Amino acid sequence: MSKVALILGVGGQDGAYLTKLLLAKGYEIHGTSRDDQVRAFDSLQSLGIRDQIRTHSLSLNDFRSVFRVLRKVRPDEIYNLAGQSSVGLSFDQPVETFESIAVGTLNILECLKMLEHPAKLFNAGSSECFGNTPEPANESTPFHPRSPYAAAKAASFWTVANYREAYNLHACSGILFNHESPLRPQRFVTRKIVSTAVRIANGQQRERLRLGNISIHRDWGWAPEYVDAMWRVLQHETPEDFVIATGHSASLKEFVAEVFRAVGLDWSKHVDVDSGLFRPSEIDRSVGNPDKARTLLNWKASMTMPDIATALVSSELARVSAVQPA
Ligand SMILES: C[C@H]1O[C@H](OP(=O)(O)OP(=O)(O)OC[C@H]2O[C@@H](n3cnc4c(=O)[nH]c(N)nc43)[C@H](O)[C@@H]2O)[C@@H](O)[C@@H](O)C1=O
Repeated sequence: MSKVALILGVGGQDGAYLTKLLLAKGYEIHGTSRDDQVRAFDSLQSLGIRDQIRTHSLSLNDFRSVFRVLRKVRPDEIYNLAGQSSVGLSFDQPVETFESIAVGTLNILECLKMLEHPAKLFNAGSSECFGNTPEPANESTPFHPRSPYAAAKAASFWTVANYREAYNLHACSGILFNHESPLRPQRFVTRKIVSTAVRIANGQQRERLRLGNISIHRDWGWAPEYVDAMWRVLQHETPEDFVIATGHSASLKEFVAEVFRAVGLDWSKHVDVDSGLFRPSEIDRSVGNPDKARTLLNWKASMTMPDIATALVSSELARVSAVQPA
């Protein structure tokens, strides 16, 4: 009998790559979105796997809807990838962010307590919880959230840990550092940079790339590798939390330079820094220490920033040439 996985927030970048990975492992996949009749599931479509899963409508803030889907699907493994995922947007929509992430996670945990069918839970945590990391952060580094998103992720992390200890649930968080792919929406900086650079290289010479703070440093990884880490977290015998990172940090300016180099342009001639795009509070430097995942899960990121920039540019060039008439 194949294992059953329930992916909450299946329509996003991570949901699509995780679906692909678990299908290849023989899982039966159920995925949720707020309204599965309305959502186009473009990411699943672009990977050619939309028809291979069953979808359900589920709002994490509505306890009854979570309970109904969990009771119906009876999953062996649940992956919580739902909730508002943009740090920038969380400054404008703090309540929606907090409710979808913190209350949403609490609703899943409460349902797990009540259900007779035992299921393992993976919760998508975030490196945002650490705030600035002068030294690479590991699983015992204290949290210092610097955005409403980070505060909500910290609340969900500690709720998962508490329910694991109090009720003996197999529930874990992966503390995920930034992870990118061609499925990232434009709202995130890597996709914004790559698609603008490709448009400029393809002839839109007058277009300018407007960015906020480009001196920040991030530990950028490759999303398809991070969903493999999520799966490994749940296969580990004991429920534990893991930092998922590359261990390397690069500045946004270096990322921009790498992308423009890949399309044959000098970035400094095409980029404007706009202080209106700066966040009210920012993480200047973010880097993780993935030693625990390497040792206990046998997981290691193989792609770091330069490989990621090049891969994103190749994918965008291919996408654009596929939609342009010959
Ligand atoms: C780990 C964490 O990773 C992601 O959150 P994020 O790091 O905020 O991602 P981002 O791509 O929005 O920003 C990256 C950096 O780039 C700076 N930046 C400059 N100029 C622009 C700009 O124009 N747009 C954006 N979006 N950012 C800009 C911005 O200020 C920030 O310092 C999510 O997956 C999140 O879910 C998550 O958990």
